[in-house]
Amino acid sequence: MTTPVAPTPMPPLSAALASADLLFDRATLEGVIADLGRRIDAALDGERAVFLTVMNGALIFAGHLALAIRTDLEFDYVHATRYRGATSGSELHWLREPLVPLEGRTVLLVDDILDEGHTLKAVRDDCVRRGAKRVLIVSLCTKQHDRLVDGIGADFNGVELPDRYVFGFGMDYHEQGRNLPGIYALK
Ligand SMILES: O=P(O)(O)OC[C@H]1O[C@H](OP(=O)(O)OP(=O)(O)O)[C@H](O)[C@@H]1O
Ligand code: HPA
Repeated sequence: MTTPVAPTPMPPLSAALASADLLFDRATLEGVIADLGRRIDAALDGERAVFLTVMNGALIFAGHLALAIRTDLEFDYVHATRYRGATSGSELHWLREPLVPLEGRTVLLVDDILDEGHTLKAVRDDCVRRGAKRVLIVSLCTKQHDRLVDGIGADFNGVELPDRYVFGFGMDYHEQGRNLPGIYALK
């Protein structure tokens, strides 16, 4: 019989929320995403792209974004994590690689946040290694600081963020708060 593992104690979400600022509410984000959808349709110009979501954080953004794009899409996902419930990143762990063949395809690489860029750079480079002819990076938000790794940027970005830890709309505070309908920033 396996010994049950005690759950890791989590700092309470309620305390974080009590001292956090709401940066973008749901209505604002829905408007931003509608605009992203229109711009992506224009870039695709009728081409059926692979819509590759980076789990878990991009789940909510990806659902909204897919409904804002009128061009038909082929869905797949990768699961790569670097923060693992913490508020600072470490090495990237691949939990699931893409299954759809990417050779010769346009890939819409969809993530919730471009922070230091390690995650999107690694996943983008992997798509290129698999033969993608074009990888368009779509991020709901990008953090403003000087720690971005070289050679990465969003082709389509929703909103700019201050250099503060954020959560909500898919992003977690110690694996909590992902389904909050807005983006909040810790003080
Ligand atoms: O630009 P970076 O500094 O690499 O950080 C951005 C990445 O970090 C978060 O993922 P995380 O590792 O927290 O996993 P999650 O998606 O399951 O929350 C987020 O969803 C991005 O994928
Ligand atoms: O500020 C952040 N919040 C949530 N997830 C993240 N992953 C990178 N940066 C962040």
